[in-house]
Formats: sequence, structure tokens, C-alpha cells
Amino acid sequence: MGIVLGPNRYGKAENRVVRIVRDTPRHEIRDLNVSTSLRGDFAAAHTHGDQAQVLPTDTQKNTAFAFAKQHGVTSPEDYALALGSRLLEATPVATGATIAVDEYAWDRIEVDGAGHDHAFVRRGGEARTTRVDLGEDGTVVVSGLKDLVVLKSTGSEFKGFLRDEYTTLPDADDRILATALRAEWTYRPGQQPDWNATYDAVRALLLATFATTYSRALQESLYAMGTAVLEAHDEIAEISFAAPNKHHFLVDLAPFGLDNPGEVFIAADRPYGLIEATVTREPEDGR
Ligand SMILES: O=c1[nH]c(=O)c2[nH]c(=O)[nH]c2[nH]1
Repeated sequence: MGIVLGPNRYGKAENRVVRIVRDTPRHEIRDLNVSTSLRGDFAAAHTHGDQAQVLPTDTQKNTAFAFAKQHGVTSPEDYALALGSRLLEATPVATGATIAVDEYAWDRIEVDGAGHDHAFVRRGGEARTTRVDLGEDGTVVVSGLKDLVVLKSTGSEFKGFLRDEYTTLPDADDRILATALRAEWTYRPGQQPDWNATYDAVRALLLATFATTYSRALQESLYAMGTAVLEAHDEIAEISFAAPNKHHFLVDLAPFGLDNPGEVFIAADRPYGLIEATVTREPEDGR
């Protein structure tokens, strides 16, 4: 039985690219974590140690930084599309490139009621994400966010579930619902919307829908959030979620002679329920 090389790709992961725009005294900052990956006929490098067609990962790293200067970063999507095209041009045997970008948001530090020109404070642990694939079947842009930590202190229940001899969970009529949301939405082919405005709108819609939907399960909240995004954004084909159910357990204060009507909880970090769902469009939508 012969042995052959299977799928392979290579690139430079997690280039931490920070771009400052300083054309005026009021600076702008874009803080990115950029990973590049090329695929194609790189068999010779694996089987014969022949690097002739291999654009070094070091060059990919350099291009990521050079493009932050030359092309600029108006949005992670625009930057990733430009970087991916360049790497494909520079690497004749490459048939596809994937560029993944996480962006960390910085807010201006407020001084005397105004945002400072060049001093910033990191906004939480949340990141904006994009993954751009330039390949054999065209270009796909998947944008999203991760580690968006949200909590509802009421308006959430979980009851009526399947029970067996191992089930101990009681019905909950009123519980805390919390998650660190990961969402990824895929743009329809050929769409080039205002990436930043669309990101802001989708994020706001996810948050508002989470807040205002009475939740009978995290699954129902995710479905409502996805439906809201697809109804409002024709340019988006589908949206996927991964949501850890960050359990908050009511603490038994009875030993101390205290009642606890949903006031004191222990926040458990693990294990957590992991709820994943994709909300998509029916094929007969015709596009
Ligand atoms: O929103 C929830 N969905 C579940 O599937 C589940 N399972 C569980 O134990 N608690 C919860 N909560």
C-alpha cells in the first residue's frame, strides 16, 4: 500500500499587527491578530525538501505588517481581502489563501468629559473576527465576534426537559442566563457591504435580541438572535453560534437561616453546557 501526502497548508499564525493612523493629532488605532494560510501544490516541499515554490511564512508575516502600512486597515475584512490577494499573487502554485483576523477594540480614555487624542483603554476581552477565504470556488467572507460575555438576571427558564434515572436537575422558572458568545456570519457571495457598519449593526441586534427575548432555553435565544440578523441583513447568508452556558447556581443559604429568592449565586466555570447552532436560509430563497 502506497503512502501519499494528504491535504496540507501552511502560513504564519497570530501576527500581532497594531496600526496607528497619526496623520492628525487625533490618532486612530487598529489592533489585530492576523493568521495567514496558503494551500495548493506544495508537495515537493514535503516529499523532496524542495522550497522553490514555498513563500516563507516569514515573508507572509512581513507582508501582513507591510500591508498594514501600504494598504491600511479600514476594516479587518478589507485588510484580509487585500492581504490574501497579495499572497496568492506572490505564490504561483497556491490555489487558495485563508486570512483570519481578530480585532481587539480600544476606546479613547475620557479626560474632562472628552475622549483623549492618543490614550486608549482596551474594551473587555471581546474580539471582532473575520475569516476570508480566497479559493478555487471564489471568495468567502465570514465575520463575527467571540467572547462577548452577556447575562440576563431574569427572563430565562429551563423546564419540561427529558428525564431519566440520572436526571437530578430541577425545573427552573427563573434563572440567570449567561454566555460568552461566539457568532460567525457568512456573507452572500459577492457582497461588499460597509464592513464596519454591518458589524456594529449585527452586534447591536444580537445584544438587543438576547436582552428582549424571553428564553425557554439558550437554544431558543440563539435561534431568535440568528433569525433577527437574517431578517435584517439580506447580505448575510447564515449565522452560526457557539455559546457556553455559564451556569449560575443558587446558593443554599438555609443553613444560615437566610432565604435566597434568586439573589446569591455561585458562578461555576466548568463544566458548562455548550450550545451550538446555525441559522440559515431555505434553499428556495432563490439566491
Ligand atoms: O438552556 C439550556 N439548554 C440546555 O440544553 C440545558 N441543559 C441543561 O442542563 N441546562 C440547560 N439550559
